[in-house]
Amino acid sequence: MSARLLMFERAIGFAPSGEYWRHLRRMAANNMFSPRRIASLERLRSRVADDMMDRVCKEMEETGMVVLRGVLQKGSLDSIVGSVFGRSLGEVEGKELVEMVKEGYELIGKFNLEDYFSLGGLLDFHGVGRRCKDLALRVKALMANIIKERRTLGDFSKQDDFLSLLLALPKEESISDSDIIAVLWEMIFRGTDVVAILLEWIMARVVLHPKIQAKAQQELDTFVGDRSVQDSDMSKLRYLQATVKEVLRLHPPGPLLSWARLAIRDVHVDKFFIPAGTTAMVNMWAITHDGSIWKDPWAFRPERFLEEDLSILGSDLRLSPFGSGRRVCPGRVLGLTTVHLWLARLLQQYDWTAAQPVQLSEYLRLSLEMKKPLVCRAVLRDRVVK
Ligand code: HEM
Repeated sequence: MSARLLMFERAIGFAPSGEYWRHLRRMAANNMFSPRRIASLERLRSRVADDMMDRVCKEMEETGMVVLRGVLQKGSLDSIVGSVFGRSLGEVEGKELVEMVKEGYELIGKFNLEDYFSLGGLLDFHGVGRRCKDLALRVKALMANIIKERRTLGDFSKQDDFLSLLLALPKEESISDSDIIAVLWEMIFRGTDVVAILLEWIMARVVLHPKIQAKAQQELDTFVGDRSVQDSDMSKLRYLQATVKEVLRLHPPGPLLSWARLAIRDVHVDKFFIPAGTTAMVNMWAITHDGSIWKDPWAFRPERFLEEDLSILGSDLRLSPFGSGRRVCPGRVLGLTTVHLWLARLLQQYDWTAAQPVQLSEYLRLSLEMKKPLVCRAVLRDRVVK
C-alpha cells in the first residue's frame, strides 16, 4: 500500500530532491492554511453547507431517506475544488476529476508483487504500474490546462484560492509548474474523501446515541439560537467539539497514519532498537483503543474530553488522528474547521434517526471507511434557522 502511494506520487511528478515536500510544508505553514486564509474560505464552506441541506431535503422528499455518503462526498469535493481553484469546475472537468480521484483510491488499494520485488514491471501482472502512469498523465493534463487558463486571466494577487497563492509567489520563491500540480493534486487527493468519511462516522454515532445528539443540539440552541451557525461560534460549542474528538478516537480515518515510515538511520525508540532500513508503521487505532491509556476505551463518551481537554493536532500522542511531527497532516485545521461547521449545520437544521440498521463495521482503503453506507431519516427541527 505505502509503496503504491509512493509509486503513484512519483508518477505524478514529485521532485526527487524533496523540493516538493519543502514547498508543501512552507505553503502549509505560511500561507495556505493560515487562520486568515481558512477564515476567508468560510463563505465557500457555508455555501456548500447550504447545498448539502438542500440535497438532504430533496432526498427526503423523493425517497423518505438520505444516503449521507453521497451528499457528504459531493460537498467535500465542491469545497476542496473551490479552495484549490477558486471556482467550481465545468461539467466535463468536474467529472474527470471525480473519476481521477476514484481511480487513485482504487489503485492505492491494489496488491502488486512489483511493490516488493522490483523487476522493471515484469511482476506487474495486472498493469497497476501502467495505470498509475496513465493516471498521472491525466492529472497533469487537467491541472496544466487550469494553470494555463489562470495565467491568461492574470492578477491572482487578490484571490484566496491555493492556485492563485502559488502563482502569486514572488520570483525568488516561485515553484515549477510540476511542483504546483503535485501540491494541488495532493490537496485534492488527500483532503476530499477524508472529510466526508469522518462526517459519516460522526453522523452514525449521532444517530446511534440520541441523547448525545440532543445535547449537541441543545448547546447549539443555547449559544447560537435561530441564526445560522458560523466558524466564530465554534469556541463556545465545546460538547460538539468533544463529540468530534470522540469519533476521531474510536474511528480514526487514518488508523495507520501515512501507512509506513522508513528508518533512514539506526535509532532507539524507547526500549526498542530500530535498524536503518526498517519499515515501521504507527498504529494509531491501537493506541486510541488501548485500555491502559483510555478508561472504557470502547464506550462512546464525548464527556471524557470535557473532563480532560486534550489537543488532537499532534502534540499529544494518546490521540493524534492527524499524525504528528514533520509529516503531520498540513490540512488538519482546515479539515477540522470544515467538519465542525458542517456537523453543526446538520444538527441545527434536522433531527436524525436511522432509516436502516446502523453498522459500525470498518473497511480499510487509503482511509478507514464505514463498510455499509449510513442511511438516515432527517426531520426538519421546529426552530427556524435564518
Ligand atoms: C479532517 C479530516 C482529516 C484527517 C482525519 C486527516 C488525517 C491525515 C493523516 C492521519 C495524515 C498522515 C499523517 C502522518 O503520516 O503522520 C494526513 C496527511 C495529509 N493530509 Fe490530512 N487529514 C484530514 C484532512 C485533510 C485536508 C482537508 C487536507 C488538504 C486540504 C489534507 C491534506 C493532507 C496531506 C497533503 C497529507 C500528506 C502530508 C505528508 O505526507 O507529509 N488532509 N492527513
